[in-house]
Amino acid sequence: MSAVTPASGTAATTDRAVAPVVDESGRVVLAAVGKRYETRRGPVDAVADVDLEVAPGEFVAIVGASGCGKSTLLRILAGFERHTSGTVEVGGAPVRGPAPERGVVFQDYGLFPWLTVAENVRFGLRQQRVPRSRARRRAAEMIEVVGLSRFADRFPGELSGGMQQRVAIARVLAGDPALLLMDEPFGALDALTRTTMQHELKRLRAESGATVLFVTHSIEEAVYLSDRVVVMAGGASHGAPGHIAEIVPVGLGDVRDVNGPEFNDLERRIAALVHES
Ligand SMILES: Nc1ncnc2c1ncn2[C@@H]1O[C@H](COP(=O)(O)OP(=O)(O)OP(=O)(O)O)[C@@H](O)[C@H]1O
Repeated sequence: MSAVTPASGTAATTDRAVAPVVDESGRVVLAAVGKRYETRRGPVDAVADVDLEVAPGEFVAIVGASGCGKSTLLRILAGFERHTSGTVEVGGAPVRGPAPERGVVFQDYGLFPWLTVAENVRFGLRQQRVPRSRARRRAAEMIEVVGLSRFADRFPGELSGGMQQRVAIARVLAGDPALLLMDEPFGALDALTRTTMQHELKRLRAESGATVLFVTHSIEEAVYLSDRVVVMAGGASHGAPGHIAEIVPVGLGDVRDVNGPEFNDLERRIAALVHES
């Protein structure tokens, strides 16, 4: 993965033509994936028969009604949960547990309230045994990237929701993940902050080259951010396991007008698919 840095964007010059190297570390392959929870009331099939391939650097949004298994899929990819059937691979290797190359961002930020912004961002790096001085430098860079340098010594409780989510994103990006797993990351933010964060995520994603899987309840957000939208259906409470109902390519180019007719048509089509399911 190409690391996000404040100075990124300046292309290195070379006088020799070099064949581009495709970085496969962010490729995601799910084949016939199922997850059965064993509960006191019997087995619960949260998801079944999920086939999905995500190319390195692709941004895929996952939408669907409550309980259709969106978070379950993300938790399996994060390595927090073990799938009970099928195969799950990231970068060609089976997922066996959490790893820094798979960064996770949740709705509730997940920051340590007793650590400062800088300490929160350094935390994961220190866990990965990155030497102290390097961790300090990297954390400072990432805090600058998300525009919070002035707040590096503040505690999360002193920051707004949007700022806290920026810290959470900086913390994950500091580890230079090949795959970013985001579960409703902007769900708790007000509309204005949410829009700002969407812009920032687009920029950070473009700079890092990471693959992104992004769960959201907002179809507008899904169409605005992603290359493809995975629509899930079913769910244990609907009497059928969660599964992929349809995968919709967005194909709207980089600059997207949320009020444009093509954008709105796509939004309506995806909304209909979600309601049907
Ligand atoms: N630990 C668990 N034990 C038993 N059942 C579970 C567990 N976790 C999730 N489930 C069930 O699996 C199904 C899928 O849950 P999941 O949280 O993945 O859905 P979701 O699509 O993310 O929902 P939401 O949009 O409400 O967050 C649900 O029926 C849920 O009750």
